[in-house]
Formats: sequence, C-alpha cells, structure tokens
Amino acid sequence: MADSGDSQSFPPVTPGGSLIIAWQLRDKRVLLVGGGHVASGRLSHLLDADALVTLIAPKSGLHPLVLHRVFEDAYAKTRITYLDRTFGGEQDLDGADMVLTAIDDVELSRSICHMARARKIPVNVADVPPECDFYFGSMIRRGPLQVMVSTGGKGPKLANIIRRKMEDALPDNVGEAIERVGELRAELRKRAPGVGGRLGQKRMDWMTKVCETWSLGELGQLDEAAMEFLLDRGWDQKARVPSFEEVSNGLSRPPTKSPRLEFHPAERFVSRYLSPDFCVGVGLGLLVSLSLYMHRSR
Ligand SMILES: C[C@@]1(CC(=O)O)c2cc3[nH]c(cc4nc(cc5[nH]c(cc(n2)[C@H]1CCC(=O)O)[C@@](C)(CC(=O)O)[C@@H]5CCC(=O)O)C(CC(=O)O)=C4CCC(=O)O)c(CCC(=O)O)c3CC(=O)O
Ligand SMILES: NC(=O)C1=CN([C@@H]2O[C@H](COP(=O)(O)OP(=O)(O)OC[C@H]3O[C@@H](n4cnc5c(N)ncnc54)[C@H](O)[C@@H]3O)[C@@H](O)[C@H]2O)C=CC1
Repeated sequence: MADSGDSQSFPPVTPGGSLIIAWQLRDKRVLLVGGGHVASGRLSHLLDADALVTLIAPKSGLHPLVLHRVFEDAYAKTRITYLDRTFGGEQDLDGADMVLTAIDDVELSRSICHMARARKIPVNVADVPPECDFYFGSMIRRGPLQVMVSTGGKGPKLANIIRRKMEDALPDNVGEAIERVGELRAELRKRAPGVGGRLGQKRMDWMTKVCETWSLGELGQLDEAAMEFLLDRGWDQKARVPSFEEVSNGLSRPPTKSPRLEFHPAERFVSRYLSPDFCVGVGLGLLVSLSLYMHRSR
C-alpha cells in the first residue's frame, strides 16, 4: 500500500493522479492534426491560451467552428496557420512545442505520437489515452478563472456533467471579482514594491484579509475610487482592512464597477428552482403523475 506519509500527523500520498497545471502556451507553436468536432474544442482551448496554431486537415472535413476560426474570425486568423491537406510526415513536426491529433485514424495517430515522443514534444492523441502525455479535461472559463475537471481518463462524460454542476454553483460575477483583485494587488505592489521579506509577508497578509473580509460580489464592484480608499485608509495607515460598508460610507456611495450579480440565498433558490432544467424536470414529473392519476381513476 502506498502510504509514505507519517500516519501520526501527515496525510498519506494518494498516487495515481495527474499533475494539473496551468501551462503557459503564449506564442508557443502547437501542431493540431485534424479539423473535426474534437479538433474544434482543442482549437478553442489553444486560442484561449494565446498559442500559435498550425492546423493540418483537409478543408472538406472541417467542423463549422473550425471553418469560422480559420477563414472568418479576424483575431483567430492571425494565430492560425492553416494547411489544407492530410498529415505529410515527420517534417510537419518541425518547430512544434506541442502536438495534438484529433483524427479518425488510430494508426496514423499512433505513429504521429511516436514521432513526437522521439523529439520529446508533449503529445495528446484524442482517442488513445496511452498515447497521451497529458489529457484534456472539461473546462470552466470565467474571465481569469479557469477550472478543469479531470477523471483521469475514467469517465469523460462524467467530467462534462460534473463541470456543468460546478458552473451552476459559481457566482455569476466571479470573473469580475478576480479581475478587480488583480488590479488591487497591482496597485498595492506600486505602493509597496519589492520582493519577499517582511514587506512581502505584510502584503500577503493584507491581501488575504481583503479577500476574506469582502464577499465576491463586493470585490467585483471595486472601482478605482474604492481601491484608492481601501489602500489610503487601510494599507497606508495601519494595514487594516476597511469593510465594504466603510468604503461605501467614505465614498458616500457604494462602489459601482459592475452590477452586483452575486447570488443571495433567495436568488440562488429562484435561479436553481426556476432553471429551465428544473422546470422541465418538474413539468415532466407532473405530467407523468397526472397521466397515472387519470389512468387509475378511469
Ligand atoms: C483520456 C481523454 C484523452 C483526451 O482526449 O485528452 C479522453 C479519451 C476518450 N474520450 C472518449 C469519449 C468521449 N469523450 C467525451 C468528451 C470529452 N472527453 C474529454 C477528455 C478526454 N477524453 C480525456 C480524459 C478526460 C478525463 O480524464 O475525464 C473532455 C473532458 C475534454 C476534451 O476532449 O476537450 C470532453 C468533454 C468536454 C466537455 O464537455 O467540456 C465524450 C462525451 C461527448 O463527446 O459529449 C465521449 C463519449 C462518452 C464517453 O465515452 O464517456 C473516448 C472513446 C471511448 C470509446 O471509444 O468507447 C476516449 C478514449 C478512451 O477512453 O479510450
Ligand atoms: N475527447 C476525446 O478524447 C474524444 C475522442 N474522440 C475520438 O477522436 C477522434 C476524432 O473525432 P472527431 O473530431 O469527432 O472526428 P471527425 O470525423 O469529426 O474529424 C476527423 C478529422 O480528422 C481529419 N483527418 C482525417 N485524416 C487526416 C489526416 N491524415 N491528416 C489530417 N487530417 C485528417 C478529417 O478531415 C476531420 O477533419 C475520433 O477517433 C474519435 O473516436 C471522440 C470523442 C471524444
């Protein structure tokens, strides 16, 4: 049994997982072979990560979204080099930092995988897990927030279902809140520059307290004036954290960067129980009960 931790005080190691990391692909060259349904998802993820994509697939087999990105989308066009042909051999891997295949030809996929591994280029083959150095997962994207659900290859459809449940549970403005906190951290760094040491610890303690004191909804509303107030009255004085109310009173108005979208318990109830899925479910349930009732009472 793999239990390398000290059972007295430390949790055991849990082997068999993947290393989930946020791979920085900006301006890296990624070769994508195939242009169908699976490739369209891969392409979206790559463009979201600012990669430079070389796409090899015959035009006749391109998914509508891929067609759009390659020929119409003004931004995507600048990031994609499209080659209207089938895979041409090992030289297609020249200059690639990552290789993805999403073709309906397992033998060719396998051989592309071996070429990539011989060159130590990380590779993903959509339909052959043993030929993958990394797996894709089901993704949530809300501005700077990215969440990936992975089941370690055991249940891709379950990853999709779990991801959708998690999406429903996230407050609408979570991306805004993260954006604003990023701005506040940058402002704080301007006022208190330097790396590490006691100042670094103080900065981290203060930011931690801001994040714990303000709700996500409140953080999402942080506008420039509110940030200035927080830093003037909080950081610059006693490194204390003024509350949302204190900042609102100080500005004689609540911060107004974005509408307040975070769910309150009552709104959460409404959004959950009046959601289309729930209504369809309840509607169908009622219909079935009604028809059973009518059947039995005949
Ligand atoms: C190992 C992995 C390698 C990789 O692709 O990176 C892999 C492998 C395989 N998938 C297969 C089938 C399906 N895959 C999906 C969907 C997704 N598959 C994704 C990832 C992964 N799929 C990686 C592991 C992910 C994890 O750890 O959970 C997602 C999450 C991300 C993405 O692809 O972008 C995306 C959902 C995205 C979203 O909705 O957000 C569906 C459902 C659908 O299409 O609607 C089905 C049909 C139903 C089913 O089989 O469950 C088969 C064929 C099996 C066979 O022949 O029977 C294999 C090969 C095999 O398992 O041998
Ligand atoms: N996430 C996952 O891991 C999933 C994997 N799959 C598997 O992924 C593979 C691709 O699935 P789809 O995108 O749905 O297939 P698809 O049939 O929609 O697309 C295949 C694409 O590959 C291109 N292609 C075929 N041979 C090629 C070659 N020699 N060179 C360049 N391009 C070539 C076709 O023109 C087409 O664009 C299938 O084998 C499927 O079983 C399917 C569902 C989910």
